[in-house]
Amino acid sequence: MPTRPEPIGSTPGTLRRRLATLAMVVLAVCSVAAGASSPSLDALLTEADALRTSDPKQVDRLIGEIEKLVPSATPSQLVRVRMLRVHRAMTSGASETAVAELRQILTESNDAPTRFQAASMLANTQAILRNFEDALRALDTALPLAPQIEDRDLRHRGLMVAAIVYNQVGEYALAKRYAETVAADQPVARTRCAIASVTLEARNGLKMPFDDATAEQGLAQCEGEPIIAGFVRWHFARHMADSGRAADAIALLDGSLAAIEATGYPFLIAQYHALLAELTLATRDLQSAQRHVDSALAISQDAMSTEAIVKAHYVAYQLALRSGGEEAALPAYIRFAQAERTHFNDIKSREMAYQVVRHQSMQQAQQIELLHQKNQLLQLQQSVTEQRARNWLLLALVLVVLVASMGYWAYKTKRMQLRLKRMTETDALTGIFNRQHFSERARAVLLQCERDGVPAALVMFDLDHFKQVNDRYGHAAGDWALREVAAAVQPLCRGVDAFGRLGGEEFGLVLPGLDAAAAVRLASDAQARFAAIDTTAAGYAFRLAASFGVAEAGTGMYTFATLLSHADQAMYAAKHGGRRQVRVYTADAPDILVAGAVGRLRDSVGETAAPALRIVV
Ligand SMILES: Nc1nc2c(ncn2[C@@H]2O[C@H](COP(=O)(O)OP(=O)(O)OP(=O)(O)O)[C@@H](O)[C@H]2O)c(=O)[nH]1
Repeated sequence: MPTRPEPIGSTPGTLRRRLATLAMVVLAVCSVAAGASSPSLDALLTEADALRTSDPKQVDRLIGEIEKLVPSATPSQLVRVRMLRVHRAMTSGASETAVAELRQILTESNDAPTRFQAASMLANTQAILRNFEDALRALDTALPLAPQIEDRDLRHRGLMVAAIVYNQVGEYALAKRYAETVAADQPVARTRCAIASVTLEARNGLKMPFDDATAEQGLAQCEGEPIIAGFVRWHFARHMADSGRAADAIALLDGSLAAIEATGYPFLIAQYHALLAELTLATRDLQSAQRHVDSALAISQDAMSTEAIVKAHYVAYQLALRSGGEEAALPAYIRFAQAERTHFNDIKSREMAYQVVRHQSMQQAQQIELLHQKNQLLQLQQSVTEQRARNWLLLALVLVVLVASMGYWAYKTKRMQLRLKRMTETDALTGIFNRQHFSERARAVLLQCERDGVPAALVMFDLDHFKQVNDRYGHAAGDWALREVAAAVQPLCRGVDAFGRLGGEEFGLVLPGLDAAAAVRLASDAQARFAAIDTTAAGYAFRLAASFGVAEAGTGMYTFATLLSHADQAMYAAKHGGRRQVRVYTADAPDILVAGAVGRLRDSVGETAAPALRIVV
């Protein structure tokens, strides 16, 4: 039957404190990490930590002093004080108080070492209370934090709690692995002793043989640790018994029985007597067997070891069978059967606890994995959606850029076309219509006037003696004069009029809706403007004038070529009539002179008495 050291604190009465001391030796549940701001409190805490497993009375006295300094404690000191209180609760048998306080610490703290220590202590306390499911859950909280714990002793204590609890629930391989992990990490002597006990128990549970040297080496680590040393010897003895060395086992147990009884630890005392009862029965030392049965059963109430009880009842039944026969042995057999059932249930419930917690952990892990996968799926969907949105945005941007560049291109093309059109329609020097475009516009205007039945006039003018301007002042001055003349006429034109340069210094105007008299007025205005042009801006002083010819479109006379020819004739008459004058072409009286000398058109060709253009240098 498996046997294992029970967690400490489960035994009522006067032995409780000593049992708690053992728990502290094995699990060393204590405070760590000191704050620096209050040396006296730190000193008290350190002293209490040092004495926690050896002198509970002194620890109680120190706690009294520590409590007085709590109001001025730093947060880290407060954590140490709380751990000390938990320790005190455990050593005084107030396990439920310890559990509540540890749960509170776990709820409040995010600090890894604090949580590790609290969860390890909680696992230990729950095991003491035989709440193995809760103990295993507490380990599930503590163990993942172990790699973060830099304080080696604190880390070892937590891992050893795990090893002890796993032995208790029959998970010997796990227990052995944790003990070996700690063993490989330079543990202190006290921990090495606990490792020896846990390892031997696990090996027995796993039916793994070990030689005497292994057990003796373990015992060598247990100087000053009588209870743990007692466990090591008990596991050693059991190993001897299992390998047919009952006499050696009895000798080992008998040799240390007095020391074990001196510890006052009922669990271990009951275990010793129960195993001795079994072994002495096997060696037919019936008296000793009976004595050990009586001792084991006497302490069984405090021991809380179903294993020791069932062993003792079995030996009692065997002794009764041998002394009084089957009938006399029946009551003993019934007690044995009941004890065995209780023990069986106890074992099963421990093993079940492990399975339940593992199952729950697996379920939790699966749920976490499922959530993780769902989360990944959501993230994937989100990134797909985002990618799609980005693609749409990109597409929209490309479209916008495309449309914008197409628009810009269309705009540029249109502008280019317009510029080209203007260039083809415009006289480069003066900016007014060129001859070609003027002719087209004139034809269109005249056609419209004919349709509308309204009059129209065509005015032609040619600058007088312009050659002299070029010859005397240069071609640039001539160009300047041409631009000034065009600019002087433009304000006189309406939107419907067409004004163009017919070539050289010759210009034409088509004036829809105007008769000859109105056209003459406009020509006179233009003449006045030419006279007012200040040529000094070109660097020279000279005067500008022109000879104007006006033709009016009468009934059936809207043909541009005809009208242009008439105006040309009138202008020719103006030139020959003395220049700087306006002449109007009329079919019935073609020699009417307006705003200058009057004479028949054809007769008046040639110079007149009108003053020639005077050039002022
Ligand atoms: N600066 C300049 N001169 C031009 C341009 N086109 C024609 N001319 C000049 O205009 C002058 C026209 O001279 P003519 O035909 O003899 O006429 P005119 O000197 O004005 O004499 P009348 O018309 O008889 O009064 C010539 O010297 C041409 O070279 C031009 O674009 N720029």
